[in-house]
Amino acid sequence: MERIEHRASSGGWQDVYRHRSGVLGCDMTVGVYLPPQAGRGPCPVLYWLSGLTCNEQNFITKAGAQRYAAEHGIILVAPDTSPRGDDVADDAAYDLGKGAGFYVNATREPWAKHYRMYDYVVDELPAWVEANLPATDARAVSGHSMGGHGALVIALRNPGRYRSVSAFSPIVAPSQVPWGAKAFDAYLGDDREAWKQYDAVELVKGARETLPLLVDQGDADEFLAEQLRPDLLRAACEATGHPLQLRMQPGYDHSYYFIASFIGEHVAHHARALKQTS
Ligand SMILES: N[C@@H](CCC(=O)N[C@@H](CS)C(=O)NCC(=O)O)C(=O)O
Repeated sequence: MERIEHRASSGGWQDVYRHRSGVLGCDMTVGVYLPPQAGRGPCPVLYWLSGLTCNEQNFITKAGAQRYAAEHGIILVAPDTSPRGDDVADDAAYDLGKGAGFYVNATREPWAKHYRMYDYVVDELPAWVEANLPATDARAVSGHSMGGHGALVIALRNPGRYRSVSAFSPIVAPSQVPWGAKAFDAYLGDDREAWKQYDAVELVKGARETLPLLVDQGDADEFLAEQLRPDLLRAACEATGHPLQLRMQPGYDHSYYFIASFIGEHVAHHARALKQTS
């Protein structure tokens, strides 16, 4: 592994690492914010999963989360959103291939060789973090849009692995919307049963994990009605009794201006869970 960026931020350090991913078969870049408390001992970790077109830079440069992580003593880990490299399959469209890994393990060619973001985020990345950073194994997960989908799916499928979960503008039902259907058809094939394991609305219906879901959604989001559909998550949670706090935020769009406006409340939400002694 190699530290490729190192900048003082809110009393701690905003770093970027490059490390080899055996799961993805490529080098990956990861944003790591170390709060000042990490200089004195291990800290819990909030994983952030970004959306379409993003790499590790979007969250660390636009969300302004560092000051809240410093306040609460939480490490922020923000990986790239897909495998990268000249030998990695890609598509000309922004919503497939590089920058659009959708946090699934692809089973169809040409994607299956490298596109295994589910395993990378659930297993390999935390193992790397906990072996190489001053981190405890207390984990929380959040994300935006495609990454909000990833956060919800990963928490719902892995009971006990995360203390808390939240999402901004998540794609809650990828099987039912154009972004998700396009990606799942390419990565997983046309067997819609296989899509359900990566669909938060489907997973809520059979969830063993009862972690409360915190979701913020701007009501002026340009992707709200066609791609995000928080109404489907609300209906599924109401039908099954799954705890959901869905906050429709008036006037906010899909951008990082929205995330920056509420990230402090999300970090505080995760800090409460991460600091509980288990
Ligand atoms: N119209 C956008 C669609 C992609 C988009 O809105 N991406 C969101 C996540 S779904 C994002 O975070 N973009 C990067 C940024 O705002 O920094 C584009 O083509 O870039």
